Amino acid sequence: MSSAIPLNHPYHKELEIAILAVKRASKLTKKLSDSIAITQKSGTQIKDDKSPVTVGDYASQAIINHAIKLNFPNDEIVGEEDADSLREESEESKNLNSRILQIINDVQEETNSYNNKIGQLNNLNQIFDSIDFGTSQGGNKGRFWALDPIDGTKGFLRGDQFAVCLALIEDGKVVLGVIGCPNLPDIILSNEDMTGEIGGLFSAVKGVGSFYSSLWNPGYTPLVEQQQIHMTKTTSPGELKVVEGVEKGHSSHSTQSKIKKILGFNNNTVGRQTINLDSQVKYCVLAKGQADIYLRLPVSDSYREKIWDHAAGNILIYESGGQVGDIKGTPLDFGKGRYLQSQGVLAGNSEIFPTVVNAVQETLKELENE
Ligand SMILES: Nc1ncnc2c1ncn2[C@@H]1O[C@H](COP(=O)(O)OS(=O)(=O)O)[C@@H](OP(=O)(O)O)[C@H]1O
Ligand SMILES: [Mg+2]
Ligand SMILES: [Mg+2]
Ligand SMILES: [Mg+2]
Repeated sequence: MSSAIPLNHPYHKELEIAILAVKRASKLTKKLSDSIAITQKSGTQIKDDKSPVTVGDYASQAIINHAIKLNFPNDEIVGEEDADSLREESEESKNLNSRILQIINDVQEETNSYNNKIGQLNNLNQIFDSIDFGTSQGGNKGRFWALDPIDGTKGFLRGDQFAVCLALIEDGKVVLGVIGCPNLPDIILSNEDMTGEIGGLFSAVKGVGSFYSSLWNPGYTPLVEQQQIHMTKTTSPGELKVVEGVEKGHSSHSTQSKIKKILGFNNNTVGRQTINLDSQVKYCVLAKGQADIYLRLPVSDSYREKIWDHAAGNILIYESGGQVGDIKGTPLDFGKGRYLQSQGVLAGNSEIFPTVVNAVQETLKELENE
């Protein structure tokens, strides 16, 4: 075991607060996930863009934003959710609000040893205001946090993978990331073969490395108990493993199939070599060396990825020895506002990354000429 970060490191406090906040939010969301039928039925809304948001997304954002504001009052936050619909006077919001208050109260009690560091929320107005701290527009100057309180909400609603993702961005570059993966087994070999302890905590700090531990260790122990992780160096076509999403609306599985063919996958191996996972757990599995490549080819020309969907995962990959880019292989720019201005996402170990970019470019050219 090695220490994730020295005590005198300039981001020591940021990492500690981020870890405690993500752990508290992960505990809350794990409980909801274990009784997902109830959340599905009465705890879910559909947003204007038709995507789902649950009591878990709101409660997680409230907890994490509160922790950041308490400790770093001058920092801005780019958070996915806002409290507009919760502030409406309707029977539906009344029900959601009383559940949000309840689950926050419960988890604060269960993790009350964190209160002296990350505080607690006591009433609904405080909760709404905390959620609404997430409205920063980001940009390439100064520092701000990017928060996805539940990434992979669709996975969460299926009872599958999801992640609580928090990153610190300075002058447009990610410098720290923490990801809680409440449903992730320790050992991922294929879609059919996932074993070991469930629940992983990942963290990365620029220039320090990427680290992993169980999500359920009490207190702040991850700071001293996290184990350093590294990406693979695999390039041999027969051994490569690709992680990709589950939702056909979030990435083009047909384009990804063509790319895998160029990389040397064949009909016999493609099932064994492809792992489908929701959310930023894809980056985590890669950083831990359990897969080599992440493909996220756009389904439409106009979609732009949101920064909170990729910021924490991005630093996890670089700090474990990998690379990330858009469909052209250009590094992602987190300093352009709430959205990335590029298309798609590719990641891979540094040895295979250029080969992946070439295979993607070849495939996209072929598709253009069809
Ligand atoms: N069209 C389209 N293309 C790409 N991405 C989209 C699209 N629509 C939504 N989203 C975002 O996808 C986020 C979830 O991504 P996942 O990696 O979990 O998708 S997948 O199911 O594993 O394929 C999801 O994040 P959450 O809302 O936090 O779940 C969305 O921000
Ligand atoms: Mg969402
Ligand atoms: Mg997301
Ligand atoms: Mg989300």
